[in-house]
Amino acid sequence: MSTESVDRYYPGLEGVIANETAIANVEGKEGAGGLEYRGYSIEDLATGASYEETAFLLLHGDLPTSSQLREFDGRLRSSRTLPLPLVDLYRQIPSSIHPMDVLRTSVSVLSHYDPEVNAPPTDHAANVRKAERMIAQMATAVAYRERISKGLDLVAPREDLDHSANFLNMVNGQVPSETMRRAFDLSLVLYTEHELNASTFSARVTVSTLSDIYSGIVAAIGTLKGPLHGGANEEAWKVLEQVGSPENAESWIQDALARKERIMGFGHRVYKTGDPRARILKEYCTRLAAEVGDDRWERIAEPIEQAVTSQKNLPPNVDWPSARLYHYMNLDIELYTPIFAMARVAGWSAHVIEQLDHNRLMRPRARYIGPPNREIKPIEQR
Ligand SMILES: CC(=O)SCCNC(=O)CCNC(=O)[C@H](O)C(C)(C)COP(=O)(O)OP(=O)(O)OC[C@H]1O[C@@H](n2cnc3c(N)ncnc32)[C@H](O)[C@@H]1OP(=O)(O)O
Ligand SMILES: O=C([O-])CC(=O)C(=O)O
Repeated sequence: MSTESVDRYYPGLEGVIANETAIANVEGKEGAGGLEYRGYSIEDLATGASYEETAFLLLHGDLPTSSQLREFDGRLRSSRTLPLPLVDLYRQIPSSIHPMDVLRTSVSVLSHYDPEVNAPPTDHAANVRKAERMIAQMATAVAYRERISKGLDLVAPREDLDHSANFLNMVNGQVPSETMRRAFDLSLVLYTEHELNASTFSARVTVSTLSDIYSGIVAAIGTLKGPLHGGANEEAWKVLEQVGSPENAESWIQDALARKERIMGFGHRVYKTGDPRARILKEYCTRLAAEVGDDRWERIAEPIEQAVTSQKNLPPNVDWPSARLYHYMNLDIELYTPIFAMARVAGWSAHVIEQLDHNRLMRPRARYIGPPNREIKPIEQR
């Protein structure tokens, strides 16, 4: 055993290169902090690719041709229904349980009904098919549970709608405007992949034991839920709500900074000069605020953004604007993180498949800092 491995310790694994990947690059040009999926810049994908095309890119390695896209999209559209026992389960689970917890359970239940449940965990082609089914079914799972917990009738998936329009229709019972559909789709494109973030890492660790893809995704959902990671989009909305009015924003943020509070939706482990996804989404927030005819939340967000960026040198991350974007779509605040998960499942799956294609067990070391060489005293002397 090498002693060097325990001498070098990186709290939070900051800066540690834990694996190689061909899926995403967060280094950007000359290490300046940018984002690419399989070599395509996020700015180009944001304007030139749908969520379906981006998910295909992540899972299959390149952007689809038109016939590949037609087939892929057809597979997604025809896989949207849920097994009935899962829908029945939603009627049993108390409506107070957070949708992110229910989504974690849902993916576990979906695994039992997958037609290839017994395929070997390293079967690449079966894993891609399972990933496609999860992309399609997780959207329905989030929407169905939302409607059931609110006592509303279910809105069945519609095969004539794309992934984003169908999801918004299943949740809101209304086909979205083209501006809303486009903005939602863009948010899924931006959320779908981000190199070795905590949830992706946890999925890769899970399958590195040769466990199955569903177990990897369940682990990832549990990891995404925390407010330092995906759960931050829900927390970012709570900040805006607490501030309440544009007039209150400046004094609220100065007080919070003086109390050394962590402002959710700001800061990032990798991006120190700004998250490129936040810049893109902010523009769409402005457009949607205009469409709904209410710019109050933009006017609350702006002074907070200015203060945290200039005084703490912490620019907003993707979760800061996405909270407003989803609010403009009339989506319940507790759906923000499940939506992140239903987008990220394509990226998680690509990583799980990459891990299983070139697997080595992930097993780092810990530096022991407890007491040494203790002797067991008889129980009456302890
Ligand atoms: C999709 C995503 O997952 S993006 C991230 C979403 N998470 C959030 O928005 C939660 C808020 N942000 C944070 O907590 C952090 O910026 C993280 C966890 C995202 C990254 O943190 P790291 O780079 O590891 O920094 P770490 O948590 O060690 O903090 C370093 C210092 O910056 C401060 N800091 C970091 N983020 C923030 C913040 N959002 N607000 C105020 N202070 C902050 C910390 O308090 C700490 O200060 P200290 O040294 O005086 O104790
Ligand atoms: O990369 C990270 O640490 C978190 C993040 O932005 C993401 O997962 O999208």
